[in-house]
Amino acid sequence: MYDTVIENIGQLILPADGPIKGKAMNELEVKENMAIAIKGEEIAWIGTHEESKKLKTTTRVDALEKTVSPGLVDPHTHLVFGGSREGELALKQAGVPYLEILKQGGGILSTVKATREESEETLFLKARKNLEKIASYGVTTIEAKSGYGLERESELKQLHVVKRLNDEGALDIVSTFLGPHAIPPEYKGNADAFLDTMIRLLPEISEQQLADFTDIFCETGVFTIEQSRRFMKASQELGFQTKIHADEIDPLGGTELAVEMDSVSADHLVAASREGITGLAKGRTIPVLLPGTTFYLGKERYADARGMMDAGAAVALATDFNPGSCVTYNLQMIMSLAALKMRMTPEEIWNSVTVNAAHAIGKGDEAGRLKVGWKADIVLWDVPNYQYIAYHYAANHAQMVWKNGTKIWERSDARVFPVPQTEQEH
Ligand SMILES: N=CN[C@@H](CCC(=O)O)C(=O)O
Ligand SMILES: [Zn+2]
Repeated sequence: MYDTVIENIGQLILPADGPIKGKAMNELEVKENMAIAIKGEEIAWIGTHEESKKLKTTTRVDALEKTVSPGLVDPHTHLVFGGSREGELALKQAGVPYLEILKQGGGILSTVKATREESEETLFLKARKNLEKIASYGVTTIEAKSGYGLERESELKQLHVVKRLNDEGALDIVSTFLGPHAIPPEYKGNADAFLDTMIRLLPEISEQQLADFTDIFCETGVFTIEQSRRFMKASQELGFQTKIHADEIDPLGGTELAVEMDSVSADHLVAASREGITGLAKGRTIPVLLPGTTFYLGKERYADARGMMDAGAAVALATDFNPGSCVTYNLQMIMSLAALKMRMTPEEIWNSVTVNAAHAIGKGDEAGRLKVGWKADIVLWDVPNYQYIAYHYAANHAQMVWKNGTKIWERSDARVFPVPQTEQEH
């Protein structure tokens, strides 16, 4: 006896084992006329719609020949923050660059101020609300970073919020300590001394199991390559896996550093060098590309996803949801930007937001795929085929979302117009 059978699936998206690299990213198994059965928290059966008619189940969901995929994975978010930065829009419109706003004490530092001032409870409730929205877009696993505290108490406060949200279990959340995200005013001009304070926090974070990864913003006016290497080494010595915000604006060589340090991911990479890209193809570091940020910062040049895949790398995509450089939690919108701005194919895009995204956060053996025995993280999309989501941009196409076998979200059926007779008959 199954709990739920989703039957009459028009297209079932079945990403292969990963990480999927290079040309293979353009391959995606899509089966028609399928069904999938859930028992408890797991996927218990996958077969044809015809076969599924024999199954005994408590609930049947008619997918009406629409599309079903694994729950999406968002491998780069700044989920927990105080305040908001709508005031910066005018500065952006006036042409003030992102790093200049930061230099003047705004940008990340204005969110640091707001986050320091908020209680853990307020941050928790705000992040939880955002998490709910994220899930409603078909995302069932995310990564979440600290980095708006920049001192012990506030960094731990953010990490505690992530831990509490993960413990609550609505979504799986991988936690990343991003203490070196900017240089706080009290350490202005003294990045090394500030970095030391963040390195000194690592043992405590490790003992309390507050993070799986560490991350650093390697950029002009923030942290240098040398400082980033120092932080990554200190992190790895304590057993953390590393990530890096690399080559987002200036080509400092963060991509090469990520490969050198065998980082799990290198994120942004808009200005990555040829050598960096070749290194990604050879190593196990996954490039996590964030086209929503490039779009939001109003830049012309996007990360060279095609070049990375041609070289043989395993690309992943993420929202970078944060209050400054990318204010969206809509991973479907990112899928459209990947198609329109980075010329990724629908197959490459699906692999980037499922299996490869899972590998970018160390969850490759439990998320991003549909497999019997794996947890039932499943999305029913109100679309006729797998190409449709990237094509019809900025909408929410998710109709039902299951996490660990439980339906956690369903689109409301409320209608603006009376339902016509012909539709009622369906
Ligand atoms: N680039 C650095 N950090 C974030 C932005 C954070 C912010 O602006 O608040 C990013 O990934 O884009
Ligand atoms: Zn980021």
